[in-house]
Amino acid sequence: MQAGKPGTATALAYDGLMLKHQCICGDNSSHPEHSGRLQSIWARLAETGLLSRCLRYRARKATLEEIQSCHSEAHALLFGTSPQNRQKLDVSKLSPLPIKSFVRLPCGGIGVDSDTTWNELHTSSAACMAVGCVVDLATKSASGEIKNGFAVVRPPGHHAEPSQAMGFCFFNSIAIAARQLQQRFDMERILILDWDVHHGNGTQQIFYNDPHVLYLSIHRHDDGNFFPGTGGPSECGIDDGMGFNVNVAWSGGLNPPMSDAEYLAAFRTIVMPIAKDFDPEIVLVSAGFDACNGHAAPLGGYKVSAACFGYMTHQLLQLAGGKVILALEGGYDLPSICDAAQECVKALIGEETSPMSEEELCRPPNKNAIETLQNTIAIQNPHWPCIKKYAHTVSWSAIEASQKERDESETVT
Ligand SMILES: O=C(c1ccc(C(O)(O)C(F)(F)F)s1)N1CCn2c(-c3ccccc3)cnc2C1
Ligand SMILES: [Zn+2]
Ligand SMILES: [Zn+2]
Repeated sequence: MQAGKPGTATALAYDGLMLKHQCICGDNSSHPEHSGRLQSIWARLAETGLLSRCLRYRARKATLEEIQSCHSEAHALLFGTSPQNRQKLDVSKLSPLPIKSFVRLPCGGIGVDSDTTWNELHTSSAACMAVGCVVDLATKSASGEIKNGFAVVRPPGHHAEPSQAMGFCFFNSIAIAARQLQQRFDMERILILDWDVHHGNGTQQIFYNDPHVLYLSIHRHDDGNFFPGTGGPSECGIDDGMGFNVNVAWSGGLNPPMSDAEYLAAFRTIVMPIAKDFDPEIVLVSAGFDACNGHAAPLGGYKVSAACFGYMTHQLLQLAGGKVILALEGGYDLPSICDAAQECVKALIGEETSPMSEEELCRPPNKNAIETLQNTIAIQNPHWPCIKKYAHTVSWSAIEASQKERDESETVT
């Protein structure tokens, strides 16, 4: 089947270069962020025929200039230059980096910290390629060449701060893409939605004072006791950016784990009302899949279904004329992330996504989630008055909400 006319088409971005970023110890069991994640997703998109229904462009590495739109020159040079041209570097430019040197890891590998492994030959190319893939999909959507897309990329980016690599991340691909859209397309309203189960501390930091980029994150927070610890509900932005940072920060650990009912309530009462009010020109999604079932506690612990990721993607297509770009962040359980990626691509190409379970659609959100949603609405209400009317509905199940909204619309007419 033809991949569809440009402007209406879904594009996928991927390159084998990103598979080479591997710890030199070669032991994936101690490194959950490994290349098998990308290989599995790409194979699933191929074997389901979804790949052939999408456009694919030649991938390219981001330029240092693009990377420096969010990162310091020293950071860009340290992690963005490959060994052969590093000797040409003016080392004085590297000095202001917090990283004095790389650390030896227990596995025998090298890293910037215990999680973020470094492969001298391949990591910089992979990290630059990941940024290039996300930037190209975002700019092709902005220019109307494609409608939407999914960047199947690694290493992830949302923990990367201007001068700090951490949490498997070196460059903040989604943030760099947003900055390129501001600089090259004069975009003034960009929504970044981050549904990775971990807060995107880097993305929040980069746009914290920027009213043109709304950073909206749904993540496990547990009052700061879940990695990376940032992303509390009262972090709303600063200066001109006040109100353009929204954290739906789940708490209460895994008693019980958050699942579809909670994510649906967050989407219905906070994410979509604020997003519609903001009226973005494009939507960039830090699409981590580690909130999906199948992820053990340290790297998730929630039970969101793959179908729910498909539903959330479908919801986002109502915004920005359908200009929605997803970029992979975390997600480690291979069958789960393949199922979730498949549902997201089905939504992007306009195919019906799998139904969520009746049980989840009929279940009200759990007590901890109701508390989080009501608290977030109270905190964000001064910045987003549109959400006030949802405060009394956060305890409704998805089915209940759609029934009551139908009744309400019938009485109004
Ligand atoms: O939870 C994390 C994450 C780092 C980056 C995460 C991400 O948000 O999923 C991203 F960035 F990859 F998308 S999640 N860390 C680093 C790895 N880690 C672990 C590990 C678990 C197994 C093996 C090695 C580390 C436990 N707790 C942590 C804290
Ligand atoms: Zn290792
Ligand atoms: Zn994550």
